[in-house]
Amino acid sequence: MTDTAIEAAGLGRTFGGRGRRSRRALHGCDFRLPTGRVCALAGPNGAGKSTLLALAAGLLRPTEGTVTVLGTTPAAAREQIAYVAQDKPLHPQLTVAETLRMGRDLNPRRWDAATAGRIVADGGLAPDAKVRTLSGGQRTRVALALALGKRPRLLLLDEPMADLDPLARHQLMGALMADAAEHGTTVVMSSHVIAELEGSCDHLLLLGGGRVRLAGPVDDLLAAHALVTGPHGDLAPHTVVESRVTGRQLTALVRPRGPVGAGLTSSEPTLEELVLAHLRAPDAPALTLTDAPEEAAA
Ligand SMILES: Nc1ncnc2c1ncn2[C@@H]1O[C@H](COP(=O)(O)OP(=O)(O)OP(=O)(O)O)[C@@H](O)[C@H]1O
Repeated sequence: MTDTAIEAAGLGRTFGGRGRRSRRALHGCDFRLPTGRVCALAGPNGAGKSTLLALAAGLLRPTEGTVTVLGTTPAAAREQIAYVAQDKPLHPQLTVAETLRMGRDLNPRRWDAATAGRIVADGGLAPDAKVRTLSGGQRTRVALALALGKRPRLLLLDEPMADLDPLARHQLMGALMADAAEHGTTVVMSSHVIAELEGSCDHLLLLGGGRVRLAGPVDDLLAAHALVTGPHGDLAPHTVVESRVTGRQLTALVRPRGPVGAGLTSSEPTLEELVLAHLRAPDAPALTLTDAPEEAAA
């Protein structure tokens, strides 16, 4: 069995043909996500996150390069992938119970009724409630129940928590992470709320302008950067991602090459500081760190 969940090589997608109206959503993306990881997919509006998820789900075809999923094409891996789109399409006229029965009928060999039922019950949703009467957050819960009930090896979530209240967000995120850990599911989750991803994700993919800006294990990416503060100082020979001077105070995010200069103090950034600095500095050089394959199970 492959230890690679997603591998992109020169992956790109242009919409609208070749004319002047064409729009390049993704371009020249190279990265590898090993199985069993929980990957945060971040980037500003229009960065290409939804496009990348739809390519991995096999709902869009690349216009350049390739993407492989679980060692095969996204179309061939479809049974092993669950994808929850941003607008969470469900059948409005079905009840909650009928929606879950549909999930079971579509996935007769893999369906996990206990997990799907628990996610719905935890939200206090009545089984006979019609989907069209549910709030946005309640629909999210049904969509996640359908996705997890499918017992996927790869779970692709496009801003799954956006319309959930803070308590539901916390509870569902906990349930999702526990379920993924128990089953070794690979999860890729896009979000604009980096604090929400901190602590749950062990891998980061940051897109900007359709390209990969940062990719790799979170711990390694954090360790490759330093938040430097102090009075004006010399940042050479480090790679400066972003630097700001307020009064006499210099604050910079750098990729250090050797010790920082005298008078400057250095600390490891948080995931949020790392991502925000890269969002504020869209021209900073990209960095991809490779992730060792998972140890084969004994
Ligand atoms: N079907 C489409 N037709 C034309 N252009 C598209 C289509 N889908 C996406 N795009 C364009 O591709 C670019 C990337 O869009 P995408 O939805 O992947 O970004 P995103 O990172 O998910 O953004 P957001 O954070 O706003 O959800 C945008 O410029 C968008 O306008």
